[in-house]
Amino acid sequence: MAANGTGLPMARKPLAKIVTEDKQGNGMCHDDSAKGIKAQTIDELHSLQKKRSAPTTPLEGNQGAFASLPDDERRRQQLQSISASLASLTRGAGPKVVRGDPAAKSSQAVEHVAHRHHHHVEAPTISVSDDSSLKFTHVLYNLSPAGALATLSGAKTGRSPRDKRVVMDDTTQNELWWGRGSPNIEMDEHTFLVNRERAVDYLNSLDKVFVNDQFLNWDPQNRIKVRIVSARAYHSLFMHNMCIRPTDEELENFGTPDFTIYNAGQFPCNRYTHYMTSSTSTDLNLARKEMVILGTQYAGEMKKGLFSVMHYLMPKRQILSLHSGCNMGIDGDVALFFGLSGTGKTTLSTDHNRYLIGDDEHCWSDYGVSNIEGGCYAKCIDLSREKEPDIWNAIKFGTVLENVVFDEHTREVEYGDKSVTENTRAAYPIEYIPNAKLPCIGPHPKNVILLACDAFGVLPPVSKLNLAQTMYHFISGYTALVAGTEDGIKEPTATFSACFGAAFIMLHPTKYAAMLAEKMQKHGATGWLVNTGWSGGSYGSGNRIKLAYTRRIIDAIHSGSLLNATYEKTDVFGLEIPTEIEGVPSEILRPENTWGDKKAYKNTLLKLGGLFKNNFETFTNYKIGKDTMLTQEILAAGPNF
Ligand SMILES: Nc1ncnc2c1ncn2[C@@H]1O[C@H](COP(=O)(O)OP(=O)(O)OP(=O)(O)O)[C@@H](O)[C@H]1O
Ligand SMILES: O=C([O-])CC(=O)C(=O)O
Ligand SMILES: [Ca+2]
Ligand SMILES: [Mn+2]
Repeated sequence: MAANGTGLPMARKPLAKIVTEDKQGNGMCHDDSAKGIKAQTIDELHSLQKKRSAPTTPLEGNQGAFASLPDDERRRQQLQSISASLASLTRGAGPKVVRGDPAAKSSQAVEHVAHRHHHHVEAPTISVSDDSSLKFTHVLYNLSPAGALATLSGAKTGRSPRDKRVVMDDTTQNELWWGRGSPNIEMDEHTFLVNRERAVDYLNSLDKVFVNDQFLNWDPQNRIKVRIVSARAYHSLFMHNMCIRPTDEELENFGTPDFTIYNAGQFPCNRYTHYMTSSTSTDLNLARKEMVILGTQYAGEMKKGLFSVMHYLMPKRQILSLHSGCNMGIDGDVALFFGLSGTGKTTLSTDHNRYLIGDDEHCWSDYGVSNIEGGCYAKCIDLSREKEPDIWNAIKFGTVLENVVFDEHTREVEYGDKSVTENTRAAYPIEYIPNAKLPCIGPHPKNVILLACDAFGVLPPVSKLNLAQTMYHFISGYTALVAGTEDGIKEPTATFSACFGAAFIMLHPTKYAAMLAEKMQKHGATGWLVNTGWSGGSYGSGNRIKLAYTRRIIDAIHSGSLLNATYEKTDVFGLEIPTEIEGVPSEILRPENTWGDKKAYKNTLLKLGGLFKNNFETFTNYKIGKDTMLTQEILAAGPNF
């Protein structure tokens, strides 16, 4: 393998050159779940997903056999560990767990284990005091995929940030960001245990549960072991794809997980429980290293729950956690893509001419960047083979398709169909992208690209930022999408989400911003602001900037050619915009040129500038890093009028 000057092995597959051509939150957190689904019953929901047609191919069962697992003492210990995870905290004994599917009689064999707290159990000789200890819980452990799966997440088709709770204890009270604007809504330890017990009891009442033991973070020194206990094959396959998959040897030596998720998604929380404001609750307990999910089956909760945990653990080790995509050129130049949901992290980091390090969650340490995940989670509304060939081709055996509509006989997916939700998704292992960089690590970033989907249509398609501007826009975390496009034209609404991921950060935004500033400065990275949203007018009169043009802009950033372009400064935001980019019509580079109504342009620009100013007011009293100068510069780097 070539060393290519990065000290890292190159991706295994050569790069083939090709010609390429809402959700709206309130306040700081974006909420994909705000809109309800259009079904009253589960059957109705299923009928939404399947388009009726005449059968052209015979229906075949796609329930492939589960991989059979090897036998021995290690497995007994694994079962014991799983029983320990599933143990009720009030009954002292864990459930009797047995490996395999209860439906497959042969696997019902004798291998079962019960767990008692702090004791080694030789045989299940617990005195029976309740009915739950009379039954076995069948465990389906680290199964391999049995096919492509198109599934429904039920009533929730996005995350539920208002139902997120974090245990406040003596430690987290001081360490975490609480209060206005923060995504961390408090709960106490006792209430957490009430919800944990509810989830564990539910899971133990089932015939079978799925257990995934996997890793987070490709940086071997900072790898985290996670266990996910879930009730649906969908959730297990999703996490199989999204977390890093252990090798057989790694699984043998897995031991105790560093963090455990209890996903009892189909079972609601109890609204009479303190702190509960709906039937959905996602609860983080950093001291116990556990997360509980009740009342939502949206799989993104698991992914983003673990991301929150990384946003707590990594900064403690001076490692910056990032809601960003990341890719690397053949010369080892790394780019980060920050942006809120739907702004293009996955689309633009998945680039046929570059190596994909990851599409959504990364760490930046003293040694470079590493992906946290082992898979990608792409939006697939209106997905097309021409515009996004790599994502299109990644949807195959093993991929989970969430909430898409398909033809019930041909099983062809209709990517344009929004019947279930606009937030349709595909989750696939990263190696399904031909140019995935394995292992998913790279050197220090050269370019930091901030993506905004500006539905007001006033931000330039690209601007070069100085460090203070980069920090200003990183802390602002702006995007504007248009929710509910069906019932006619709607006003765009601005969303500001600090660090382009306020829903997942655990510490105050300025902590992450200071780390980013320090790293960018130290490693000489250049910041860019790229508008992947509207041009020629706001949503309703203008159009979304063509993906092909955005790709040319990104190409010019990667190649370094944009660094040497001629620039002019814009009014209000004071952004440096290039006058020319190869492959992009020059007139679109200055938004003002593209608007027919110049007065409307100016008014809209001032309106957006005002929204930025208002949003930033909460940060004006904070110092960013040790450098008082930088704080002053950041405050001055916003819109000026
Ligand atoms: N000019 C453009 N640039 C980028 N994406 C565009 C553009 N025009 C349309 N799109 C579409 O916008 C969507 C961008 O979604 P993408 O999956 O990349 O979001 P994301 O930033 O990864 O969000 P999330 O964090 O929710 O995964 C895609 O469906 C893409 O096809
Ligand atoms: O987490 C999700 O549901 C999807 C996602 O990547 C985001 O919103 O940033
Ligand atoms: Ca994404
Ligand atoms: Mn994301």
